[in-house]
Amino acid sequence: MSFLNKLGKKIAIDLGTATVIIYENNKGIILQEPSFVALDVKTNKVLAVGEEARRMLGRTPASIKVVRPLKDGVIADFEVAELMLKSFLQRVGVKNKFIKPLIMVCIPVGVTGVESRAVLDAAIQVGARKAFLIEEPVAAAIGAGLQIEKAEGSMVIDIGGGTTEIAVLSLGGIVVGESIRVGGDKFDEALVRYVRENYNLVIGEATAEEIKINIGSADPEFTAKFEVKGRDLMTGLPRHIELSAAESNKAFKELLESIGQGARRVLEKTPPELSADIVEKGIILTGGGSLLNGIDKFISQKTEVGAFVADDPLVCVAEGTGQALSELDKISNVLSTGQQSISS
Ligand SMILES: Nc1ncnc2c1ncn2[C@@H]1O[C@H](COP(=O)(O)OP(=O)(O)OP(=O)(O)O)[C@@H](O)[C@H]1O
Repeated sequence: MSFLNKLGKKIAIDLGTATVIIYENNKGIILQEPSFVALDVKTNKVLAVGEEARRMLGRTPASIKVVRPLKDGVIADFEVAELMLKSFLQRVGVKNKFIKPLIMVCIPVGVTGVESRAVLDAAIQVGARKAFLIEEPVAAAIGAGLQIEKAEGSMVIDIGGGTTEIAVLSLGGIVVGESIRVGGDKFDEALVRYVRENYNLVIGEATAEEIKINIGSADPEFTAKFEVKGRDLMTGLPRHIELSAAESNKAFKELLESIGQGARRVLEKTPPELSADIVEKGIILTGGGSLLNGIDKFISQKTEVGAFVADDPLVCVAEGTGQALSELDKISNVLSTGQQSISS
């Protein structure tokens, strides 16, 4: 068994609502693609996956639909999720005829038994010899370089596409943790609503994400503008407007508040010794949402604790999952809180 473990590939998958990242031991990140699939409506045949499918979003004829198999951090469409993963794994040549890989996938904190079972099943279906799960904040913290196995408190906030995971870790496990169903997708939806209500302009999801990435801000004082193109709600004709960063901040207000309140709730439940460590070390922010302008300052204001964005926050979870998988024997205690595994 351990001989096979040594020879077989070790694959870590950040099966994200917005992005799938595949990490292979000794190689690093071997795939990073949006979690989108384009299907033929009649036959359900896969026409495109990843970036190619995402580019079709909002631009398809009636015969094609673009779907996102994950919602709020968990698999919403099992069949399509499996097809997407198979296609990605095939692309990066993970399958070996003789020795199947070990696969570790990260999951949000507090997913149900049924949801985590679905992820494990998907990993086995796509060809894993053995599949493991790790909770997202644990992976994010490892990927951000935090020494979570020590007897000291670390706090991580991972802001993804579907969920925000907030956790305090010590001795390799989650001491207090929360997953809130607020992430980048909700920020995009808020922009779609804001532009429709204030400018009578209809914009698509992809445009909203472009606005967020370019001028979206958690800081009301940030000044930047962006030209937004859409369809006039009244005339039905194309029109453009200029949107400011301060307006994006207005649109995001409630969502930012719920992340801030979540962080406060977790801190309030944190044992005092660990709180003291966190005050000293600060809160580490990971996930694509931590790239939102001013989010570190916002979290600091809400919690009265310093907050810092990790290096390369988009890949922390995948890298941390990969590290956890490669040190499976050595750091089994790290996995004990969230670990589950099944074999094919
Ligand atoms: N510069 C940026 N500013 C703001 N948001 C960004 C930026 N870059 C990426 N994002 C957002 O980050 C989100 C994706 O982050 P990430 O890849 O960490 O999530 P995920 O792992 O797919 O989601 P989840 O963990 O919730 O399943 C998307 O909503 C994307 O729009």
